[in-house]
Amino acid sequence: MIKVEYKHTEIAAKKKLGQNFLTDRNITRKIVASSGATADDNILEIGPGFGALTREIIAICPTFTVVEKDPKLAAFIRSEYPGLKVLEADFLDTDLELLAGEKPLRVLGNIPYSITSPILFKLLEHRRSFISATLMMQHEVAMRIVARPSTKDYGILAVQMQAFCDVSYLFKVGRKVFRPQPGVDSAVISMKPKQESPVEESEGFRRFVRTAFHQRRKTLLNNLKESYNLDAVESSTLKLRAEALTIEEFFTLFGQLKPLD
Ligand SMILES: C[S@@+](CC[C@H](N)C(=O)[O-])C[C@H]1O[C@@H](n2cnc3c(N)ncnc32)[C@H](O)[C@@H]1O
Repeated sequence: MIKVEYKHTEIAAKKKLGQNFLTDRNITRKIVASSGATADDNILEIGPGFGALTREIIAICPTFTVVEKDPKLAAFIRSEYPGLKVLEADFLDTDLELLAGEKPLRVLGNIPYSITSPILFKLLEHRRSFISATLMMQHEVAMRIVARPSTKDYGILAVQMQAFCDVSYLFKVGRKVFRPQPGVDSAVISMKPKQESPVEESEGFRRFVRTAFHQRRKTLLNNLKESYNLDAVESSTLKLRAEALTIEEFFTLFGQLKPLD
């Protein structure tokens, strides 16, 4: 295990907590600047670690909330930045509605690789609780989030994210600026929940998208026929593969089919 020491604290970096710490201040500044954070925001930082992003956010907004699962790092942030509200907790268990209160959150984070998808799906589920999320993650996952139809990266993640949020790829961050150095590059993305979506029942939509992509090489007909009544769907649509459909076409199709009991 690689030991990482900063100021008065030393930890053995834990892979399962995605502990790769940013060491380049130009990058941390760039991430915070691209988040659009202001002094009036209700900010939540996921996984502050040794505070690489935290100290740049503080320069803009003196008080906000951080959620850190590692007790040693939560204690470090508490002692370094006494003005912050430090939750020693798992982000996946935090109550975003409660944290948002009257003011939707602005979320920032260099998030742990191992739980990127659960974090994204939690944010999607609670999309009324935040106005934007600026997140650094594995480059490959960022590419899958912003992928366009009929490309190899376009799949469940792209459709789910783009159905409910405006997403954009902001910039790439090479692996060399982390300690310990990960085996892959990273990228920063922005996600902003859409004000309105044609689908409010997001769990049903999620199930439908998963089913449509179940076997990528199969047609929509073959993937969907066991689970949905497809009588109202045009046969030309059913001959396509899920990867060919735009987000709007997914919405239309979802509106036409009915789940079988
Ligand atoms: C990639 S590091 C980023 C640290 C720091 N923000 C930086 O940029 O150097 C991820 C951080 O998230 C924390 N973490 C991991 N899993 C977490 C979880 N489920 N909830 C909250 N924090 C978590 C880790 O302990 C670590 O501090």
